[in-house]
Amino acid sequence: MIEVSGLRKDYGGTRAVDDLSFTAPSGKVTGFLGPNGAGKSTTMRMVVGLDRPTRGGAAIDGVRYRDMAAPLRTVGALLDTGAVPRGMTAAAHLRWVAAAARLPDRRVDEVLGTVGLSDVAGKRVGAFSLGMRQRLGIATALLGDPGTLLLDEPVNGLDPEGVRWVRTLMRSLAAEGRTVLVSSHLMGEMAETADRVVVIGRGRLIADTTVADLVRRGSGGRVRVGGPRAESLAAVLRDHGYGVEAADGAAAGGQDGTASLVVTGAEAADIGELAARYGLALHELTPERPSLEDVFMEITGGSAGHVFAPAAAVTGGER
Ligand SMILES: Nc1ncnc2c1ncn2[C@@H]1O[C@H](COP(=O)(O)OP(=O)(O)OP(=O)(O)O)[C@@H](O)[C@H]1O
Repeated sequence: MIEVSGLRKDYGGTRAVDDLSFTAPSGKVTGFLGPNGAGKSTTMRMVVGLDRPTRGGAAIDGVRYRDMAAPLRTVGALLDTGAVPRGMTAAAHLRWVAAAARLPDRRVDEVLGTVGLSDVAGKRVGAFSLGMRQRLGIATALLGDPGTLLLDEPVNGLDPEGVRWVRTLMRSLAAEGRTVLVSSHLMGEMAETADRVVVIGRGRLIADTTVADLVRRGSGGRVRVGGPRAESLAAVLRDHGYGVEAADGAAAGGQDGTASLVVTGAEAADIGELAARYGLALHELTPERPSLEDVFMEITGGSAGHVFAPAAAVTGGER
């Protein structure tokens, strides 16, 4: 489990991370989302001790990075794929990291196999594509077989097959009980991969919730509903305090009274129950769900001070 509490980072006059608290639980993939410059990389660097917080802190399974006896066996990170010297081969780089962390050499072959780089292990990193460097970065993160992984934009530069591979890898790492925190500005990717999402904007927490809940909240509970006695249905719904509009701008109530409505503030089940109670047949009852992309734009598009009500309490223990 990763716990970030009251984390702040100032670079001169720029507040890159602003009193940020969240928890990434073990056994789950937590998506760390935000537009460019939101503070994702800075937060991840502070979690693994590469940057010193101005205030607050972070811990992995209750231990701060600098207090860890064997950091690479505890947490693996993919933070900067340009960090490997271009003249080094993939295998030499991994052997060097393994030796520094007192990890057995056999781990090098194992992780090269895991990321699909065994055939190019003897090639210089300078000749690698961006996607291959990403795979090498992931191999380095996995070297110590850590229980926690932080991956900063791991699908950057990967082709669709590579993207699928990373997604499957993250899911299986979480299924093994590991903590996976993965940053991205690609919403669609997170919708497929993450169990939970932490969304930040200008260094501040905007949402900390499940993917499903984020989409549900973003929709404002819009449900499309239609039937032969649309006007009666609209009246009943309004009487119960729900918002009702004609769908697609059409006037509610066709010649035979059939029309589609868009209802706000109600779940589909509420509408179905009411319709049954008043004997109104329904021909259509469809919750409208925006894409995660839409919700993301909606909640990060505003000012830094805009707070999207989190569904779950933001946790973060005091240390
Ligand atoms: N070393 C640094 N010195 C000064 N400012 C920095 C430094 N690192 C980051 N920043 C600033 O902190 C803010 C957050 O940057 P950060 O790279 O953490 O965001 P990000 O969410 O990871 O963005 P991206 O998706 O573009 O990588 C930005 O305004 C950035 O310019």
